[in-house]
Amino acid sequence: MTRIAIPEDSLFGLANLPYGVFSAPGAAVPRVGVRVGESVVDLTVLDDVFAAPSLNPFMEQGHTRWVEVREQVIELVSDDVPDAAVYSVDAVALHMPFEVADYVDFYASEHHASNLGRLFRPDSEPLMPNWKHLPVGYHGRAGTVVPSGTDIVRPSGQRKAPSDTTPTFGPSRRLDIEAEVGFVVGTGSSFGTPVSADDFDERVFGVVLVNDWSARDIQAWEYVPLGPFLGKSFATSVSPWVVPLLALEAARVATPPQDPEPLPYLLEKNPWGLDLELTVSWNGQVVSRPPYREMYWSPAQMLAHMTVNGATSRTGDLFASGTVSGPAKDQRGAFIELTWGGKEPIEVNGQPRTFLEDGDEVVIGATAPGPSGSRIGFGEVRGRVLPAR
Ligand SMILES: O=C(O)/C=C/C(=O)CC(=O)CC(=O)O
Ligand SMILES: [Ca+2]
Ligand SMILES: [Mg+2]
Repeated sequence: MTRIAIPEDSLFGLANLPYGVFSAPGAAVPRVGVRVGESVVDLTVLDDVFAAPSLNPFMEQGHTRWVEVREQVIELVSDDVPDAAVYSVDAVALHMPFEVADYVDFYASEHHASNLGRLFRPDSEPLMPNWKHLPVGYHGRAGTVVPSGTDIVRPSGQRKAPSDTTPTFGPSRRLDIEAEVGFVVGTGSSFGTPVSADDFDERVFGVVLVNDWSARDIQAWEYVPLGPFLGKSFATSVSPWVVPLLALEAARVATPPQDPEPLPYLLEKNPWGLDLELTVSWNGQVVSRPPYREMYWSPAQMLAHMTVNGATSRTGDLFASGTVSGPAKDQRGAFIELTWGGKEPIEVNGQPRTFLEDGDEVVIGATAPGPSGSRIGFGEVRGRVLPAR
């Protein structure tokens, strides 16, 4: 038996307990585990539902079961655990933690939306007239959501700069990141039935970090009038640990005031956002610290909006917040904003940089307040750019 040592200042203490899918050295079949300190505990010792390469079967069991299992996990890891169920986090491989059903990406940061409006549509108002009335979003590509650590091959496509007379085909020259927060639907809703904003806690299992890789040149040419397509669908990376919503009680904060007041289906009894502090590292240097608490549209408003027309939500649906950008320059969650369309390079390890070069690595991390002054870690979402094929 093993007693798991949890360092006092651990971001993965008993208040966190994020779930992931791992495989042990030599083991062929991935399964669900929980992270505690620097260890991963194999949860098949609790329930066979964890003998699966995804969290979906467990998430399907519903909110009451999530609460029960969280209590059982706390008991399990506070006592001696069978040796065979404990691994060092450095010794296991981490996989995609859930099977993505549908993937939706919102645009919930007023700072980001205003900056991108100025950059993409310099002759119009920065915010479109709909922006403060509904959480703008688009359907992404579930099949190309990949786990942290997956290499990102530079996409090729049609590019046309405003100065070009015709488009050309080739590798993106303006490859970018978007630092986002993703919400994982645990229990779905039936066809035709909207989910109320107040039912968020019942439905949403947990939170991951997202990097919505974006080829700005492909995007700028293709997106009118139907929105992002190939400029974003080549890859979206997510962090390996799903932090349960149940661990984020102390991280809840009021959302920024909304004016005009949104329509009734977007109102919550107790509106809440999350006080996550993100960090964006570019080749090992922190270049930005986006604050999630600044986001205009709340997680519950996004869920209510994406189902208000009766569209089904399903176990494993991932909806991302959109780029998290704060008001300050060093709080911007995309390089197109940080470098103002590539016109104001920033210094990374002594070099002036704008968009991503082959070999670059980006790591997005986050922490949030936990109970009694502790902090909750989200781990990280990491990706390296490989040359175009
Ligand atoms: O304003 C636009 O045309 C485009 C915006 C984006 O690329 C942002 C997007 O994917 C949503 C987000 O991450 O906020
Ligand atoms: Ca995005
Ligand atoms: Mg993407």
